[in-house]
This record gives sequence, structure tokens and C-alpha cells, in this order.
Amino acid sequence: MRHAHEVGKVREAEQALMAALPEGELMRRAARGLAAVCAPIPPRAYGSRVVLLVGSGDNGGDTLFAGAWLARRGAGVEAILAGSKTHEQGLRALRAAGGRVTADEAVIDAADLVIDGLVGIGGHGGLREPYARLAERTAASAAVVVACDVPSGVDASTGEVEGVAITADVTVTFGTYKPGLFVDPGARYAGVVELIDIGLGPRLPEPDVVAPHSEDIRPPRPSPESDKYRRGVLGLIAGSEQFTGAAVLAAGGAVRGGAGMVRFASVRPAVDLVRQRWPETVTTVLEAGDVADVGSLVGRVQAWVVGPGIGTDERAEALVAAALGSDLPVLVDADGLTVLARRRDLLRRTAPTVLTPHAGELARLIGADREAIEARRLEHVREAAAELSAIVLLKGSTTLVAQTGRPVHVNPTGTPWLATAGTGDVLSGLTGAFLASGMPPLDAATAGAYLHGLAARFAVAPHDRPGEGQAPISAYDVITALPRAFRTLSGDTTWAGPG
Ligand SMILES: NC(=O)C1=CN([C@@H]2O[C@H](COP(=O)(O)OP(=O)(O)OC[C@H]3O[C@@H](n4cnc5c(N)ncnc54)[C@H](OP(=O)(O)O)[C@@H]3O)[C@@H](O)[C@H]2O)[C@@H](O)CC1
Ligand SMILES: [K+]
Repeated sequence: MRHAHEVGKVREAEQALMAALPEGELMRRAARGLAAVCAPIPPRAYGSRVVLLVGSGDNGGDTLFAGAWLARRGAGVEAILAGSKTHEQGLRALRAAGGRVTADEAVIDAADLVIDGLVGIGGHGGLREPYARLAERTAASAAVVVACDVPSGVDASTGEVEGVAITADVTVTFGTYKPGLFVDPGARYAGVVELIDIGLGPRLPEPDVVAPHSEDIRPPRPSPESDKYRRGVLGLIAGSEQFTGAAVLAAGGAVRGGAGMVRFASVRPAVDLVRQRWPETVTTVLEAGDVADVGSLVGRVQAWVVGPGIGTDERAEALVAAALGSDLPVLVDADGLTVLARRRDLLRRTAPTVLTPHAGELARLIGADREAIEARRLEHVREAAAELSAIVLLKGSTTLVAQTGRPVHVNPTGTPWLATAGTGDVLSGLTGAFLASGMPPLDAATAGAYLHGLAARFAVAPHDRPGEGQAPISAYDVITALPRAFRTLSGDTTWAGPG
């Protein structure tokens, strides 16, 4: 896992470490790391035109020292001192190395490399002038942009961006990742993120946010003793007279997600379609009076997924109530979430509940504003998990999974092409398969998001070659690419199913 810490925790660890080190040592480590990332950027240090954007705090200090290092290696370094004051030793070091100070902002236009040292973790609120103007000018230049610690204008703890921010190609961050580098909108400004070890690690507490690596994703693998029951039986309630496609897609996600068996229940047209496409499912046709008894009609399952395409009428409400009335893990998605917005009482239960809303659905669920959720995803997903007593998977530009008392999981896979009808249904079936296998719900949701996003990337660019173009995908293409996504995971697993 890549660990990210909010600013308060970084500051505490920094204080403790600083007290144990000679003065200036931490900044030297940070600056050296920053310079080492910058040096190989074409046309490489010697003869390149480097512009430093220097703010009034230590972020500017790091940048000046890194600039001095590059100047000693032959780069032409010019610093724009944009703050009300400037880090004195840093400035002395730059001058001693042959770097210059300039008030001419046009140097940005011709730069090969711009290093953004306006604000780091000390930033708050939208960028003030002249920082905002400098950020805009930098965006218009052809220079490679390297942000020091955090792109200025991005809130390091939350990823919020108020107004203008530096758009970086690379962000060189110190000691630990910051949540704002993982979570949109901030993540979009960060580019490639490089972590520099400055010795903070042992002094850091539990992370606030984590982003899994491939080896952290461990869906269960069948052992020689596995049978279909031990691998997990998923009960899937999806589709209605009006919406049948969602049922086919959710069933596909579950089948390709490795469920030992999928028991599918719905109205006749949805059942017919699911049987046609996924004959391996065991189906139950629900007549009008059957809804409340869906649990006993379907038979023994280990988890439920309810919601895709079920509509939002009374019948749908009764289906959601029946699933949540069980003592099994339940994933509620799509129409099921709309039903829950008016029946939050159904969430009072002891077994785990996983909710998979996009921002609009979450807005209805917690009575918030959709734009506010998009702007402050981390805050809202945490709030929702606490308020709804559920594991909440917030879909979108960066998918987040929150469970109260645990770090928020940020999904590193995915592609903007996933924003198309039906892909959410695939995710709910896939995650449901993991829940049915007995995987802890936070891990199930994290694995679901990861594999779904990876499958989508494979579907968009199947050959995985540099420079390969991308094509639009359907939800069905994501299902088709799921086996390939699974195969990229390492074979070993510490968790082998409910066995
Ligand atoms: N932590 C670590 O382990 C290490 C940390 N290190 C480095 O220290 C950095 C933190 O330095 P820092 O504390 O001096 O704060 P920093 O980010 O430079 O900004 C403060 C200045 O910005 C200003 N300002 C704020 N918001 C603004 C806005 N919207 N628009 C305009 N201005 C705004 C604010 O002005 P004020 O609001 O107070 O008037 C204040 O003057 C950190 O990111 C890393 O690079 C490394 O050297 C070593 C290891
Ligand atoms: K910065």
C-alpha cells in the first residue's frame, strides 16, 4: 500500500525528526531529492533553462536549494520570488551557485523546466496573487513542470482545489504521500508522484489514506478442496420489467468475479435474458407476491447484491428490505440506493452493508449537494460511512472506499472511459462475488474497484503498448476483460476463502 498522511500528522512527525537532526538537514534531504528528480529531465541539467517559482515558506526554501544544485551542474536557473519574504539561506545558496533572481515573468514562457515552490503543505484556500497568475502562465508554457511536495493550489490533506492550481507533470513529495495527491480533483494536478524518503517513516502514525498496489489485491483463489459452495454463493436481485440489461451485466460481473455460484432472482423477462447470456446462473422467477420471501425462494447464499435495474417502486423497496433483513453481507447499488435514500432505517443491521454510489446517488443518500461531494470527496465518503454505518464505495474520477476507523482506500486503476451506462452494474456483481467468498467487505470493495478499473483499461487499449490509442468501451467489454485483469495479480494469497 502507498500511505498518505494529512498535514497535521506530517507536521508532528517532522517536528520529532527535526529535533533529532542537525539544523537544516531535513530541507537538505528534500532539496537533494527534488533536484535528483529534476536533473535527468530533458535537456538534462547542463545548459537547460530552469525557472523557480518561489513562495515565502519552506516550500520555496526547498526549491531554492534544488535550484542551486541544478545551477552547479550547469543549468541556467532563474528564480521568481513571489512571496512577501524569501528563505534566506536558500537564496544565498542559489546566488552562490550562479543562479539569478528575476522579476520578469516572461522567463516562464521559454523555460525547459519550471519548479513550483510557491506553497506546499502550508497552503490554505485558493492561490492568491501573484501566485495564481504565475500558475496560469506556467500552464500556458511548454515547460516540464515539477511541483515541490504538492502542486501549489491543491490542498494537501483533502485534494480540494479552489480556483487555479499548478498543473504538474511530476510532483516530488517528501516523507509520505499526501491524500490530496491521490484524490481528485487534486490528483489530476499532481502528474506522476515521486516519494522522497527523508527519514520520516518511523515517526509517522497510521495513514489517513492508502492506495493499494497490485500485490495488495488478493481475491480468493480456489484451493484443491474448494467446491462451488465454499467459493461462495452470491444472491443477486437485479432487473425489472423495464430494465433488464443491468441484471445481465451484474450477473456477468459476479460470474467473471469467481463466485462459486450465482443465484439470480427477478421478474420473468430479466430471468430469461440472464439465463440466455449466463446459463451458469441458477435463477428464480419472482411473481408479484414473492417479493418478501425472496430469501427462502432463492435458497442458501453467503451474500446479497440488490439494486441494479430494480426500479424504485414499492416492489423494489420490499426487495431491498428483504436483502437487508438477512444477517448476511449485502451490497446495495443503483436503484437500491435511491430506495435507501427514503428508507435509511433499513440500514440498521449488524451484518456488513456495502453501498456503491456515484456522487449523485450519495447526494440523495446523505442529503448533500452533488458538486460539494465532487469537490470534497474524501470528507463526504468518510461522513457517509459514519452516518450510514456502512462501507461506502464512492465511484467517480477517483473511486474511494471508506469504512469508519480505517484509512480510506483510493483506487489507482480506472479510466475516464468507464463513465458509461452499465459499468456500475458490473462492479456490483464483481464486488458481490468477493463478499460471498467471505472476503472482509473493505477488501472486497477495494478489490472490486481495482479489478474493474484495470479491466476497463485493458478494454480501452487491449495491447497495452506505449502510444496505443484508446477506444470507447461498453460495460460488456469490461466483463470480457476481467479474466485478463485477474491474471495480472500475483498468484499467492494469504486468504483462501471461507472454507
Ligand atoms: N514536513 C516535512 O517533513 C518537510 C517539509 N519541507 C517543506 O516545507 C514545506 C512547508 O513549509 P511551510 O510550513 O513554510 O509552508 P509553505 O507550504 O511553504 O507555505 C507557507 C506560506 O505560503 C503562504 N500561503 C499559504 N496559502 C497560500 C495561498 N493560498 N496563496 C498564497 N500564499 C499562501 C503562507 O502565507 P500566509 O497565509 O501565512 O500569509 C505562508 O507564507 C513543505 O511543503 C515542504 O516543501 C521540507 O523542507 C522538509 C521536510
Ligand atoms: K509547491
